[in-house]
Amino acid sequence: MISSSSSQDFRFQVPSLDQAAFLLDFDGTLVDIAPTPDSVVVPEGLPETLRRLRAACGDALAIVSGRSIDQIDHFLGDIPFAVAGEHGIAVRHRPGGPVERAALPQVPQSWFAEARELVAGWPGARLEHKPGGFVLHYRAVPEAGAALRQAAESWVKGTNGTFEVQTAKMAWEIRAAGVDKGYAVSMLMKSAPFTGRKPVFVGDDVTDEDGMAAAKRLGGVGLRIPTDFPNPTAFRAWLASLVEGKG
Ligand SMILES: O=P(O)(O)OC[C@H]1O[C@H](O[C@H]2O[C@H](CO)[C@@H](O)[C@H](O)[C@H]2O)[C@H](O)[C@@H](O)[C@@H]1O
Repeated sequence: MISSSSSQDFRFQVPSLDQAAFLLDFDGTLVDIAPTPDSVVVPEGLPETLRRLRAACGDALAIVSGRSIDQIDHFLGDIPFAVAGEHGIAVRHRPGGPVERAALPQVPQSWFAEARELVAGWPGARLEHKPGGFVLHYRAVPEAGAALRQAAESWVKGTNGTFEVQTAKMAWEIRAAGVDKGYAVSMLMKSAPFTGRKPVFVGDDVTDEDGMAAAKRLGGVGLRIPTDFPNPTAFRAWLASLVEGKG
């Protein structure tokens, strides 16, 4: 184990880079939260830090996001070795490899239509489509949060747990139940270059708690913003300090 940084006093230890696998959340962890999903900015320096990290840990770098894999590709290109999207529903284990989708039902089309109409009634609210579901965003109109949640709960209520409302940051996501970021961590850790390493999962949101728990179960570490790092800037600085002088 190595301690976290020479410049800051963190209260945790992580495995050394030759033993660690990094499984990192995207929004609110690697990048700062932005007003809308599209307006996120990948900070200068982050791509180089991640490339060095991937090289230093034998390619064992994955992004585990609630976003679709296409969106992670849009922001990070070929930087991560593996990507899990939609909170673990979709997993691509290696660069250029196939995307494996969990066999889960898609959200009924009628809900999309109702969601479009609902969001139109709250100027500033946004509807984000995903391959298997959708998200109701209310960051620009916080007073819409309760009404949007009520609608989301009413859709999933009669489905016997087949669908669920995922709590997110200023957003409610409607998606199939049964797969979470812990599942993604377990799947990724089963194959090279991750297998045999100790997972280090870092996230910032409710959905990341499953990833943290899975990493701990597998002998690794689960870290959270703001408990372990005050914010994404501090987390990025810590990552950069891990790979300083490498690559
Ligand atoms: O698992 P993550 O990589 O953290 O993704 C979680 C969700 O992130 C996005 O929404 C959140 O970030 C937006 C940009 O900062 C912000 O505007 C929004 O309020 C947040 O909820 C993304 O849009 C979702 O699809 C992800 O599930």
